[in-house]
Amino acid sequence: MLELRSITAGYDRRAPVVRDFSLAVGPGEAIGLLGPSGCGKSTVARVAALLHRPDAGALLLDGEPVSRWRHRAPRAQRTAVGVVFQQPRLAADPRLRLTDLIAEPLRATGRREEAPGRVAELAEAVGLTPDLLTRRPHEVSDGQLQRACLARALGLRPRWLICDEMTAMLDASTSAALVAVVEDYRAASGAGLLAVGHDRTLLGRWCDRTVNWEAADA
Ligand SMILES: Nc1ncnc2c1ncn2[C@@H]1O[C@H](COP(=O)(O)OP(=O)(O)OP(=O)(O)O)[C@@H](O)[C@H]1O
Repeated sequence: MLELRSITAGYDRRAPVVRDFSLAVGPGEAIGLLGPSGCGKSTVARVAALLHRPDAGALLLDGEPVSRWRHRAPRAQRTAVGVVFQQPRLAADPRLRLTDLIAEPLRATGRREEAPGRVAELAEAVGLTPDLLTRRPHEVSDGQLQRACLARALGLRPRWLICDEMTAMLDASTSAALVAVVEDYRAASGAGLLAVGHDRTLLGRWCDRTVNWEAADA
């Protein structure tokens, strides 16, 4: 279970953007988080991905509270959660070839020798052909780069996946393809999903349950 308990978070302690927010994602469950622009959905996603320390409240992974964040978080907790953001160009190091981008988490966790085989497997799963893997981000489309970011997020086989407006920049067919990749991964692994977005139709189709921000905040 990934559990956000009474989270208060933001960028200025005197004016938090998220107040007393709670949500739980069980194993294998797909939860949508729906809300208008600027309400704080991405902030919640970053807390759930151990990337942003909340001012109050707790994040628990299988009952274990997270007490350290970002690179200070214990490896077992940090690698249990994979995340894909809305804008792949902000999430990808422009100097890296796609193959190295996908391999980043494997290298960072000392699994360098597994990288070639695992990258090939992941690239195939997300629909990236070998010729694209040697290119750098500025040489591929947004959709191709987002495919690489999704492959990177799946690299360490996370038990939870956070997709923060993953398809907002993409056309309908690429969006459908990426959602299908996530669903195949979840079917095979039993991972839980937190899908953040503002597209009610997409989240309704994709998720078992969608939490509406206003309702959740009330
Ligand atoms: N790094 C930051 N520093 C200061 N304020 C920020 C920062 N990131 C976000 N904010 C502010 O926090 C509020 C919530 O932002 P957040 O990105 O969480 O909302 P959101 O619901 O995901 O919006 P959108 O759907 O437009 O992405 C906004 O008012 C935003 O301006």
